[in-house]
This record gives sequence, C-alpha cells and structure tokens, in this order.
Amino acid sequence: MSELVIEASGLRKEFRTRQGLRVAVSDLDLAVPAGGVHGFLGPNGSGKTTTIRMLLGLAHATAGSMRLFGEPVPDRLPSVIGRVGAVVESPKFAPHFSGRQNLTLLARSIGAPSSRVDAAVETVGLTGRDRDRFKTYSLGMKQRLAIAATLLKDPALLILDEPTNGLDPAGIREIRDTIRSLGESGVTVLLSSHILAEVQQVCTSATIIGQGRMLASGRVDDLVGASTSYRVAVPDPEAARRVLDVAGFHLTDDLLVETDRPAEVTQALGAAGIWLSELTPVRRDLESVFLELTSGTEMGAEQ
Ligand SMILES: Nc1ncnc2c1ncn2[C@@H]1O[C@H](COP(=O)(O)OP(=O)(O)OP(=O)(O)O)[C@@H](O)[C@H]1O
Repeated sequence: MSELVIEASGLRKEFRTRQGLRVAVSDLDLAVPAGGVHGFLGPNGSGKTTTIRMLLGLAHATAGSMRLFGEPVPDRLPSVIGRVGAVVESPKFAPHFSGRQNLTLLARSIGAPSSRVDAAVETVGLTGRDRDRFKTYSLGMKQRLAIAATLLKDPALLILDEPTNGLDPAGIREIRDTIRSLGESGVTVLLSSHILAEVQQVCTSATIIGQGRMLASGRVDDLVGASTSYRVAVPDPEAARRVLDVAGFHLTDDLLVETDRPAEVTQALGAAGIWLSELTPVRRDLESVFLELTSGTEMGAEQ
C-alpha cells in the first residue's frame, strides 16, 4: 500500500446557524495516496471547502482526526505546512504589477530563491505573458498565476479548491493541462470539483462525497467499473426481448443488456434467427456513478 499524503477519519464539522445545527461534514474518511491527481468530488454544498479548510487549519473540526504526511493536524501542522501549497480563495495580486513581479515579491517574502519564479511560470504555462500586467490577464491566467504562487515553495502537496470556477472552456482546459503536468511531475494534487469531466480527465483516483459523507473512493478506473452493459441493435426489439428473457437476460427499453457474457447474447439471438446489426459495450462514466451516488444530496444536512 502506498504512502498516504492526506488521511482523515471520522471527520465532522458542525456550524451553529439561526436555523439550528448545520452538519457540513459528517463522519468523513479520506485517504489520498502520494503522487498523481486525486479528485475530491461532490455537489455544491457537500462539504469539500469545509474539509479543505479543516485540513489547512483554517477551520476547527468538531470531531475526527486528520494527518498530513503522517503528522497529526492541526497539532503538528507547522511542521508540514511548508510542504503544502493551497489555492482555496482567490489570492490578492497587485493589479499594476506583472505576473512575474507579483511572484518575485512573494518569493522574497517567503524566502524562496528567485529561480523558483522561472520554474513556476513555466510549469503553469505563463511563459511569454509573465511580464504583462496582472490586470490584463484573463481569469484562466489569473488562476494559473495563483497556482504558480503556491509552487514557489516547491510543495509536495497541492490543494486546489474548485480551480476552474468561473472559467470559460478555454480557461478550464488551461488549468486542466497545468494540473495534469503537475501530477505527472510528482506533486500530489488534491483537486476539489463538482465538474465530472474535469476529474475524469485528469485524476488517477477520486473520493466522492455527498452531504459531508464519503460515498466512494478509489482509482477512477475502479470507480467507473468494467463495462457490463451492451447496446443491442436488432430489427425487431420486441422479439429480441422475448428471446433474451427466455435465455435469462433482460433487454431494457433503451435496448441495453447488462451482462458480462456478451457472446451468449449473440448466440441466443442468432439461434432464434435474430441477427444483430450491432452489439456495443456501453462504458459507465464518472458522471453516471456520481449521479447515482449523490442524487438528492445537494444540500448540507440540517439537523
Ligand atoms: N461558516 C459557515 N457557517 C454556516 N454554514 C456553513 C459555513 N460554511 C459552510 N457552511 C455550510 O456547510 C455546507 C458545506 O459547505 P462547503 O462550502 O464546504 O461545500 P462545498 O462542497 O465546498 O460546496 P461548493 O461546491 O458549493 O463550494 C453547506 O451547507 C454550507 O452552507
């Protein structure tokens, strides 16, 4: 089993509101292995930001335990926070300074060598635009500069909370490419998002939460699962349905058969003189897994 960079167990966060007690995170377990991009996926209000804030010592957990790099947090947070970069809210940059000037100032303030500025600019793909004023940047470029700022201290763990919020498709792609290359460079990235495509395209593993609870976790390939559905194209679906029923299969109204024995579907239909024009495996995507798991979990639970 690989080393875990983030661990949380039985994590809980309650907020007292005028409406009563709001449970934002409830008995949440989280295990993020070292290396690669781990998706932290959940509908709006499911507790992602609250969890991240607790991990970073920005919010106090009501119950549960957390570890970063094996160290208990918040108690030992000071010993590991230097290895963690996070973009949780939009950081403030000086609008009249260039991206590079902003990064240089930041590097000085945290005692990072100026060579890190070049490396960070290159990693996030801002080379060529780094000497332009911040205020002329697109939202995607601003977000990439925010990621570059966190890279100045050469973090081993990068936590990004909804980094593509408010971006257009081109901006989303820019950030996605940046995150992918960071994951490939050996940094562990925790990417919180409610955008399925984002997670499916860049993440190796993911945790899905709903109403503050962990619903599923593992490698994206395992979460999606092997294809067990086949779309059947036949001239007479009703006749095919009857034949398949007798053979112990079920043909849905969408002409799908759920099975791991597609050859037997072909055989049963062929034996009855029904010739398939198509038998297509239908791969479940993360979206369908997500929707199945999180249906009806949009809101934080009021208790
Ligand atoms: N300071 C607070 N006081 C009261 N309730 C809060 C507070 N912060 C968060 N919540 C509630 O906790 C729940 C979880 O919120 P959180 O922001 O963690 O969700 P999220 O998954 O990050 O959502 P989003 O995708 O919309 O950012 C929500 O119901 C939210 O309204």
